[in-house]
Amino acid sequence: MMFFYPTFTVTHPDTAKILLKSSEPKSKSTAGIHKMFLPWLGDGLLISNGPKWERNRRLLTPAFHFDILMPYIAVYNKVADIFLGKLLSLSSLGSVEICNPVSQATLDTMLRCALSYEGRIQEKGDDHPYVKAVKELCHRTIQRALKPWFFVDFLFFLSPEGRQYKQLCDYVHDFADNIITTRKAVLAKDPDQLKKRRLDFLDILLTAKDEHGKGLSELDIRAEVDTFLFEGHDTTASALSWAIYCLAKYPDEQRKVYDEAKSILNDKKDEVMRYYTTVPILNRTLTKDTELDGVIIPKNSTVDIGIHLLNHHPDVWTDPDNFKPERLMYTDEEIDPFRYVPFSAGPRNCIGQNFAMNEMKVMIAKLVNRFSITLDEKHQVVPVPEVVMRAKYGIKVFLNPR
Ligand code: HEM
Repeated sequence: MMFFYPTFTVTHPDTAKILLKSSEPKSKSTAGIHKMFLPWLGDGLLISNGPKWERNRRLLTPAFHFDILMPYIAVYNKVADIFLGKLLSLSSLGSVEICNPVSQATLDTMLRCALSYEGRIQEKGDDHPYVKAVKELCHRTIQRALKPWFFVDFLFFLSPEGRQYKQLCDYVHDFADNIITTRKAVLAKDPDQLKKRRLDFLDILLTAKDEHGKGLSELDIRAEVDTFLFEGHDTTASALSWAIYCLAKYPDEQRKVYDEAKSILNDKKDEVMRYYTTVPILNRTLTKDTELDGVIIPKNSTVDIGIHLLNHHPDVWTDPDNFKPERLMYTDEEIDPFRYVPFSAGPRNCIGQNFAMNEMKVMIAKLVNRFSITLDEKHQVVPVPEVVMRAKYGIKVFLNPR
């Protein structure tokens, strides 16, 4: 029981598959976690359901077409060069906390690629207020979900916690509005920028029209920008930070990555995202009584899909609690897409999967090429499964220029 609200959790991939393949909606009931994200992310692609989600998923899928993603490689490289330059100056001072600089780099990439916006986040000091606000908003959303008296919006927004939450939302919304206004002004001056074969993310949103010639509302556009700004940088930052941690912790694996980066990057799956599942838990609301594992779960129940647990399930993985990249890297066996699910699976899977994988490959390849990474044994690394997998006290490593 989640207080008065029954919630079920599934952890076996065969059971999770029933939900992931279905079009059961994201839960927006009183205790539903998605409802608590609404004041921040709005009804964007991550949270919306039904015809609105279908329309926007159809609209935005072309923004992740191969032709759009390829030129982004140049951006990933530029961002990675600035990132490495920063790490080089920090590395001379001792071990380096990497979660923060990684988040700044992935936000820079997201802004430049999808939003045609030069945020220069990495150049603007160490603690960018947007990165900080996103971390706070994630943490506060989870805290709210643990306090049933705050499920009601009215009571939550009267409390000091609710008021601070609102201030953070106002800040991130202003940040998004500023990006949208800047792009609109550029397009008004130079409409030829829209004469491309394929439009990217923000330009699709700004120019989309329905069958009656009506564009998306300002609020709908902002909800998508807020959603992609968050989903598009915080997730990748978590995955990359844990990848750097694992490189430092498992030097033999680092050597293999280094050798591979020196030759050619391949397209195999990533053990880090199984071991430290980036988005540890998803959920759905049942619109009908549904049989899961021989148990009838009643309609309107919330079912959590524990993808971190699923990625560690002993029915699927031998020795699941050991870090063994070879299980994914050096096998030609097809892995059932519902058994290895860091990007989820089924109709609501991650739209930015290829974007994120390309970005991470460039960052990791450049990083291991420039530095050998070792663990700061004195620093305690504690995984915390929040909205994304975080490290409670950050992650610290020594970066030794090669
Ligand atoms: C390592 C990086 C990433 C991971 C592990 C990840 C993981 C996921 C997962 C598990 C979901 C399913 C959420 C659910 O069912 O509630 C999801 C959805 C989504 N992701 Fe990602 N993601 C990553 C990067 C990105 C990037 C770079 C973008 C954008 C450029 C993005 C945009 C989205 C959006 C918009 C959705 C909602 C899709 C829908 O419901 O139609 N993600 N992601």
